[in-house]
Amino acid sequence: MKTVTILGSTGSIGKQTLEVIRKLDLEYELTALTANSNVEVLAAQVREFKPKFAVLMNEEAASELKYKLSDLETKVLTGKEGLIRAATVDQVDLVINSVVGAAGLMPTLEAIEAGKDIGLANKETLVVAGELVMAKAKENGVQILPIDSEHNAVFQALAGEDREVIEKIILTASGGPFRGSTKQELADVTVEEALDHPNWDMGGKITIDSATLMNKGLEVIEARWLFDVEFTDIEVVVHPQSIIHSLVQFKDTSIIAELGLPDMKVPIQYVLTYPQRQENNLERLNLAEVGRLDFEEPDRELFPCLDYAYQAGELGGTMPAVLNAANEVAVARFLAGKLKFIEIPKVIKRVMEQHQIVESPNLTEILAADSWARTQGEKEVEAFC
Ligand SMILES: NC(=O)C1=CN([C@@H]2O[C@H](COP(=O)(O)OP(=O)(O)OC[C@H]3O[C@@H](n4cnc5c(N)ncnc54)[C@H](OP(=O)(O)O)[C@@H]3O)[C@@H](O)[C@H]2O)C=CC1
Ligand SMILES: CC(=O)[C@@H](O)[C@H](O)COP(=O)(O)O
Ligand SMILES: [Mn+2]
Repeated sequence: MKTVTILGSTGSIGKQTLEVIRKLDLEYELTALTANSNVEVLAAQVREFKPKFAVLMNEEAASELKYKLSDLETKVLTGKEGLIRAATVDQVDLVINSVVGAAGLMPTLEAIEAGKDIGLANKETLVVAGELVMAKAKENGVQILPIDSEHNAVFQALAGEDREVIEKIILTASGGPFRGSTKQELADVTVEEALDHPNWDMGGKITIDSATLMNKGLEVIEARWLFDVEFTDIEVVVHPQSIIHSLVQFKDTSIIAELGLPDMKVPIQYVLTYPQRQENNLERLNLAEVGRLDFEEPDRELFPCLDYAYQAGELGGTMPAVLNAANEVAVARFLAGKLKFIEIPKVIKRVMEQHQIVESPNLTEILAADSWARTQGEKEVEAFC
């Protein structure tokens, strides 16, 4: 029996994790399910899985949930304390972190300190505080199992190999909905167009990140910490079909890749059953039907967020946290119709330019940089309005 907690159970990854658990021929006990404010979906999940704890960040929503579930034994909690409680409950073996944004950092850290293995979808955790998180994981002997499709692919490709024999990691990028567009075409794209990802059905924030190529930038930083490789040894190649999920090139020139149809249930299952593999009835990849696999260089001029992420990563210290926070603000404003798509990178660049980096930051300094960048980001957004 595996005991699992899902942070962010009402989102795209959270729901797919529950879908995998429903179908797996293994016994799972769900100890806690959490969300931000989605009462309806969380209430239905609690009725089905009967966890010990259900958490909503929003207090009003939590009161409503408590009322709706008053006939059950599930304890309803709220706020940051509730989320941390869910991440650290004694009996839990594995915490799936599928919260979106830097809000996922503290529960990851607390779960690690409580000795829980982490199934990590929340890439922002490693972007904001990768060095600290990986050090804490080592200190506490916990495994960070990557759910993000590229990192899960690299993790699988690396199985049994020594860190010393890696030459480079090659992350594939779909190129997003605006691959091949001109500067003029990009100028007036709508929210709806930006949310129309060619291959993956995901939450709003990550879908916009894919369209700006910031998603790949965040993934470069995520890979740097997960696999302990230098930024110069992480390459990004555009692969529009998203069939090859990523590759590792070894020092003897061999390249190992993981392939499959674009379906997040595959990496989610791998993490849930790790170190075992289990048969499932998901659709199989038919290469002849796919016909061809294409590759091209990313358009770094049209999509400068990729380079901003490399720069933030190389600069280090508090800069990646600032990059991430400015991006979260700009994407939220774009989704709210307050900022143009092409202004997202401009906001991020301006915030980064004003930041005084703190080297080797502790958690307090990282959180302060995140908070500063959000305030600064809002000011920069206002300047465009
Ligand atoms: N979707 C995908 O296919 C992939 C996602 N990822 C990563 O996984 C993470 C989740 O993505 P995705 O599932 O798409 O996101 P969604 O927006 O679909 O879901 C986010 C989840 O987090 C909850 N949440 C939102 N804000 C907060 C907060 N401030 N504190 C606590 N919980 C919060 C939401 O609750 P509520 O519903 O109440 O708002 C929801 O349960 C992201 O980091 C993303 O980059 C990585 C690879 C693929
Ligand atoms: C499914 C997944 O892991 C996403 O991060 C995906 O990679 C997004 O696609 P892009 O390659 O367009 O960023
Ligand atoms: Mn990914």
